[in-house]
Amino acid sequence: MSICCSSYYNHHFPIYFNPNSISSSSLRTIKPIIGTRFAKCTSSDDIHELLKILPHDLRENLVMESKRDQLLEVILDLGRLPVACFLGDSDRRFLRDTEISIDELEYAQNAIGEIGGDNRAGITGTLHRISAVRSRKGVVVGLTCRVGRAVRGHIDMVRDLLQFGESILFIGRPGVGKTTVMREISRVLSDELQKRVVVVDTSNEIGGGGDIPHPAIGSARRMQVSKPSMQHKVMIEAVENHMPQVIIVDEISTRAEVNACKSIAKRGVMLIGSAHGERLGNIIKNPILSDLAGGVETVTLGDQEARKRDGRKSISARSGPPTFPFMIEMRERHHWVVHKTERSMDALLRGERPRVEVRRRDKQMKVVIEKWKVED
Ligand SMILES: Nc1ncnc2c1ncn2[C@@H]1O[C@H](COP(=O)(O)OP(=O)(O)OP(=O)(O)O)[C@@H](O)[C@H]1O
Repeated sequence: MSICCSSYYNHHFPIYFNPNSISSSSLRTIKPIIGTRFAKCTSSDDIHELLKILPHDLRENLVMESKRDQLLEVILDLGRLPVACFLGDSDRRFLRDTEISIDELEYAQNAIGEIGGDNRAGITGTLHRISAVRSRKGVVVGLTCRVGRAVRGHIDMVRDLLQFGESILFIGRPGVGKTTVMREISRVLSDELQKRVVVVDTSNEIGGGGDIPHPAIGSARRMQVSKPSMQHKVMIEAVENHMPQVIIVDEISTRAEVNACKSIAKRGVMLIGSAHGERLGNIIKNPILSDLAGGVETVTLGDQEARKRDGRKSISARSGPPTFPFMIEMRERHHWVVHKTERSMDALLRGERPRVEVRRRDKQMKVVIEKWKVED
């Protein structure tokens, strides 16, 4: 079943910029408004498939729930009351007043099938993700059942950036919506911009459960990954065997994955990736992920230069070009901060606050862009 929680929004397609032509001093390079778009923001979620794995009474409770289209997760922990989490950080509620039993957890496990090495499972043909918590003996004692959705329209927050063919990294806390937007980007790049797109889908989270990818990724091809530690190998295999113009990969975190990204970018393939981390500043401080922004090195200064900097003999500087020329902080679902990575990274390393583009939706769900804002 599909649920529409749509609202029409009148989107003034934003002032856009050419990343290669921005100079720090000038606003002249900014091109003018290029159009006005009216689009429909819709989401569909096959929620009944997820409800089927839940205990009977919870299922009935949630079917009647008026905020069902805002349901994010159902948490089932052994010996505790089941919890439903809705959109909005503090919107959580108990679904009944009796605890979850081991039989109920076993029932859910049987319904979802095999749980992978990353303790995650999907439901065939859907975008839902079920993550297990195990005891020391390996028994499943908790399940986080996340509702996966195909959302159309949200991409208008960044659609203008896709045309440049430059790699984009989405960063944000867990649950802010990174995977959901990357799924829509897969569809838009493969179907609307006619690119050869390969999704490297480590937990089948982008393309959904089962061997046939969900229509939400459009005609992008999907490569599954046998275990999470193989993600970097599959990324390289995708480039070497399947000639993609775009690689899409979620949750970049290890040194091997960062190196794979660098190697892919050097071959001229566009990357759309995601990583956990609230701000670009966190990425720079992370010894592994900072390489995605160009890497940080210590530069020793000559005496004259050091005098200009209060006697400091060394400074931190960017060591190379960023793998991802754009980094987008997803602060909230409708509040994103777009960095031109090189420029922002250099400013942060000089101890300055970078100038960024802040993109939000207003009350009418129109995308509003504030350019050249000093980041707060
Ligand atoms: N624009 C949206 N409209 C409606 N629901 C959304 C939207 N974006 C995300 N969601 C819902 O929010 C939840 C979290 O989304 P998603 O999995 O994309 O987050 P994430 O940032 O990738 O999380 P993680 O880092 O933990 O993988 C999901 O239930 C998803 O369906």
